[in-house]
Amino acid sequence: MYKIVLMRHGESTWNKENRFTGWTDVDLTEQGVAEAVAAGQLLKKEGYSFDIAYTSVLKRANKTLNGVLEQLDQLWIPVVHHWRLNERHYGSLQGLNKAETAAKFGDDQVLVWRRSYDIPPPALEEGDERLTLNDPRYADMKPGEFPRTECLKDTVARFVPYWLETIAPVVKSGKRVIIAAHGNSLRALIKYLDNVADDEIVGLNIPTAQPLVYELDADLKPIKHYYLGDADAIAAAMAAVANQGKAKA
Ligand SMILES: O=C(O)[C@@H](CO)OP(=O)(O)O
Repeated sequence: MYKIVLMRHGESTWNKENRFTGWTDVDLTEQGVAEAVAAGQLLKKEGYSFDIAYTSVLKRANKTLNGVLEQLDQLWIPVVHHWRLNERHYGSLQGLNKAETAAKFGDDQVLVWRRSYDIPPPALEEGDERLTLNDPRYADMKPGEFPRTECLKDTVARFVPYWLETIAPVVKSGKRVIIAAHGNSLRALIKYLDNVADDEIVGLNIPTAQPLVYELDADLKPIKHYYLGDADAIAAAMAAVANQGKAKA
């Protein structure tokens, strides 16, 4: 049996302002930093430690991971960054307030943009300053790989190959892995691991900085999964994430 830990970043400045974030590289809030520390303390209390960590190239996930590893006194372990773990690209919604967008286009349309499996938000236009093609962190991308927008299906298509080719063999080698990523990139991995139906993934919301343990069999098929934190607090945090896309929460 293998065990991996998945974790969404702590609260970011744009989570706090309720803005669509995607590939925008916003920082953690003070609360987000505190959430990372609390997650690290919880993992320590439960006896977790890791051999290697995987994270995105976005600072909210990177700093959350550091906050956790610091509590575990494991800042020294290898940390592998890859854009394939980035948040789902939110296209031209990036930067807009979610509740205001829902007031303008309706809660149902915003739910489609936020949670549908195969309908992407409107794409960024060529020349939009949010299309940060020359950012050095994306220098290894092949032409055409930089997304203009993504639905969850697109995020599955770019994250799952990385899981299969890079992370899964490391898990199978017996290394203890933590993945610090984002709400929708983790939904993409969970959809694949648990084989969640396209219409059921709409209801899955991931709370910030709550360690989610997956126990996997010899073929890396999930045996069970569970959050380490308080169940009521996690249920409330999941409901709060779901409500962020409503005109009136
Ligand atoms: O804005 C985003 O990038 C994501 C995660 O914060 O939001 P949502 O939960 O609306 O998909």
